[in-house]
This record gives sequence, C-alpha cells and structure tokens, in this order.
Amino acid sequence: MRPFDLSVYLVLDPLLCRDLSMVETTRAAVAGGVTMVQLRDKEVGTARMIETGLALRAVLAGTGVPLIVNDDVEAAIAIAADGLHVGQEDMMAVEARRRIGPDMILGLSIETPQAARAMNGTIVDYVGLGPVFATPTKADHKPPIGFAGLAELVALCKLPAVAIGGLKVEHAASVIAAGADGLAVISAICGQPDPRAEAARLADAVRSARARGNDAAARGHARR
Ligand SMILES: Cc1ncc(COP(=O)(O)OP(=O)(O)O)c(N)n1
Ligand SMILES: Cc1nc(C(=O)O)sc1CCOP(=O)(O)O
Ligand SMILES: [Mg+2]
Repeated sequence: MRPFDLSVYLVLDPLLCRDLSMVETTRAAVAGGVTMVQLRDKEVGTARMIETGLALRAVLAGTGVPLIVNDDVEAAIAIAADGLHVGQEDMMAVEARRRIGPDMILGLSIETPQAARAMNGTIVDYVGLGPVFATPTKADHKPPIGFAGLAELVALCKLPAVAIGGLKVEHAASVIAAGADGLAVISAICGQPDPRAEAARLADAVRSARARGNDAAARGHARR
C-alpha cells in the first residue's frame, strides 16, 4: 500500500468548485500543501468518474499525494486509484476490501461509537470521523459530534483518523488536540478565491498545532 498522510485531506465537490474545475482546484491545492485528494461527485455515473479520475491521476503523478475515490468501487479500480472511501450506507467495508484487493487504501466513515466498535480494523486503513460540525455541504449528514465526540471516536477506532464536517483553518488545533491526524475539508478549499493559499493556511495550522503539542509533551517530560 502507498504511504499516506491525512494532515490536509481535500475532498472534491464539483458544485462547490464553481469557476475552477476539480482538476484546477486540485492542482492549486496540491501546490499549497494538501496531502490527500478524494474524488467525490455525487451527481455522475461511473464513466464520468473514471474520466475525471484519470485527469486527476495525471495531475497527482509524481506529487506523492494519493488519489482516493469516493463510493464508486468500479471507478476506483478502473482508474487504478490509490484508494477507495466508503461510508456506513455504501458497500460494506469487507466487500470493498475484497473488490479492491490488499494493496489499495481503504477509508471508512465512522459517525458513532457503535459503528467504531463494530468496525473490522484489520481491513480498514483509515477512518473519516464526523461530522464535527453541521455543514450545508452534505445535506444528509449525521448529528454533529463536536471535539469531545471526535476524541472519543479516535480513541475507539485505533486507526489513522481524519476529522470532517464544517472544519476551517481555526479548528486545526482542536482537531489535532482530539488525537486526529488531520482535517478533511470541502468548502474550506473548493470555491475559495485562492485554493492554493487556503490549502497552505491549513497545512501551516496543522504543522503549528503538532509543534505546540510536541512542546507541551516535552514540558510535561521535563517536569517529571
Ligand atoms: C474522509 C472522508 N470522511 C467521511 C466521508 C463521508 O463518507 P459518506 O458517509 O459515505 O458520505 P458521502 O461522502 O459518500 O456523501 C468522506 N467522503 N470522506
Ligand atoms: C463529505 C462529508 N462527510 C461528512 C461526514 O460527516 O461524514 S461531512 C461532509 C462534508 C464536508 O464538507 P465541508 O468541509 O464543506 O463541511
Ligand atoms: Mg459514501
């Protein structure tokens, strides 16, 4: 499996990207420092997902940033994407793993402690936890969990974890303090006047939050 870094995870939405295409948004956001990209288009079928996915793969080639496909296992396989992300109402994780094989990254959405306890952690590579806040970007989202709920799910899942739902640059410190590895965002990057600058601000905020956490841990050791 390709190594991955959940620090700043761009989830694409063609409707929110507005003036820029998903490909242009991705090019700008990767230049700014996003570490993962997910192709998420709820309006199109597999053929269009494959077309866009191949264009995204070309943009991401040589950058080290993995391409994850949302929901559509056929498209993920046809694109030879780096990974697939499924939710609780999509194909079951065990079936998704069977279809994509052992080497592709598999992400799973977890919204409740029950789902976290029921998850088979041996076949999933990372979890998407949320929504942290209510968000107009996903009409059918589950009830918001806040930072306390996020911390609880991180602890239960024991897998690399990315927080999602209504997150902006000012939330990076709380997300990292809750134990997550990064933030997944749509509207904080897609449709922003300068997606590259927004991606850079998010990457800086995650780096600073980690550095402050490490400083605090070092001071704790010094006191002992
Ligand atoms: C990183 C990440 N986390 C969660 C989700 C949500 O997945 P899901 O619940 O299946 O909802 P849709 O995105 O399919 O509407 C995600 N896509 N990415
Ligand atoms: C795609 C998605 N999944 C969610 C979940 O809670 O699982 S919230 C969400 C939308 C995230 O968009 P924004 O960053 O604009 O709030
Ligand atoms: Mg889904």
